[in-house]
Amino acid sequence: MDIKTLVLALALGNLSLCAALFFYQSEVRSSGHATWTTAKQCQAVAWALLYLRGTLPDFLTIPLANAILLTGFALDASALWEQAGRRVWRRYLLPVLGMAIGVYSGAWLLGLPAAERIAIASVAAGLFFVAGAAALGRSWSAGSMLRRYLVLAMLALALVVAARGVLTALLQDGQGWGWLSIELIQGAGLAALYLMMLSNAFGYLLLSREQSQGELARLEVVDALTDVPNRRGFYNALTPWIALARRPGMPTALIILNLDHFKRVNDNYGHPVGDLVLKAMVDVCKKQLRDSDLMGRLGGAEFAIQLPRTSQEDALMVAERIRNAVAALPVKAEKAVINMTASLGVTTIRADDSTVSLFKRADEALQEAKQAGRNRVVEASQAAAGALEI
Ligand SMILES: Nc1nc2c(ncn2[C@@H]2O[C@H](COP(=O)(O)OP(=O)(O)OP(=O)(O)O)[C@@H](O)[C@H]2O)c(=O)[nH]1
Repeated sequence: MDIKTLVLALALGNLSLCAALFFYQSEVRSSGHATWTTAKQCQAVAWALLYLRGTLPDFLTIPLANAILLTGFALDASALWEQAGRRVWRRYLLPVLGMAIGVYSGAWLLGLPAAERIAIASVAAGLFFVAGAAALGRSWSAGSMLRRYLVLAMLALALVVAARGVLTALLQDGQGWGWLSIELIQGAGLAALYLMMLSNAFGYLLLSREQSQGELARLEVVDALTDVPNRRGFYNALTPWIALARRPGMPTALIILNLDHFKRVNDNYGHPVGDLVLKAMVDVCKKQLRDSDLMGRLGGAEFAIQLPRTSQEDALMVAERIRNAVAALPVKAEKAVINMTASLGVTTIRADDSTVSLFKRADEALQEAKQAGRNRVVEASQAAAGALEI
């Protein structure tokens, strides 16, 4: 395949990726999607300009085309870093891009030979590819075989691209070294760029898939609104403490908290303000807890808190502290300041408890608090403990 055809294949390949991305309709866009789309658009335009070399003025098909191409490569790497959760990478990448474009354009303005300009552009491109591969290679040990293969392939291709530039500059006289002809070097470099286009697309899509799978797995156990464990997550975390309760030692306490008249907040101020109150309540409660304690959302305005190695007396103190903190801290919404109170039921895990019996007891204490007028803490009946222990 001649070089012109390879350049056309690169232009068309990137164009078809742009078209696919244009028609890609998804509610959930992974982070980096916008950057990646822009990267593909830059590359499609740049390769098209490079293909038109000789037809359009040189300043369009040489400095401008290369500047756009390098921008596309830098954005490719940025997108992979954004997806890997490292937005900060752009701070380093963009200055490198600015420098590469500056040096390349300077070389063109000064009339340096094409071979030297190719060296500058190829080395810069190689650096951006290595940066992208590094993002893909994060958490290498936990990564899939496909992911590892892509990292290695991208690194190898980056090396070929950079080597193409260096060798072109070294062999400026147009003579190759034995079988290593200039044509072979150029062809290999462009073929590597073509394979890089494919590897990058696979790499990005693979990261997207892993990210959405991770998010789905997280949402199975975490409440999306308040970012604390949901009912399932909280039960999972509580199970070992229920098993440990059969052994002698300090008990684990459980507090169930329900905001009072929360429905009125939704009715009077709307659901978004209700959401704001729920989030604020979680923050208020967390501030009263130790690092080893765990708060979870059971549903609606009902939360549970586990306090490992805590007696019922101490748990009552913590619950009272939380009740006071909730009552003392009004939530500031856009058009209102909302005063909330909470009712709390407190118990400790007993040797023969199951999740059902434990929550039933805590819930009965909570209902007692509600019936007694709300904004109070009630401990589960100790008599029941005696009865169960016999
Ligand atoms: N804003 C918001 N409201 C929710 C959410 N989940 C449930 N709710 C509402 O929370 C309210 C729960 O009210 P309840 O706990 O049953 O009753 P209450 O008004 O708090 O009254 P008492 O508990 O008896 O003091 C209902 O109106 C639900 O629609 C949510 O994620 N966001």
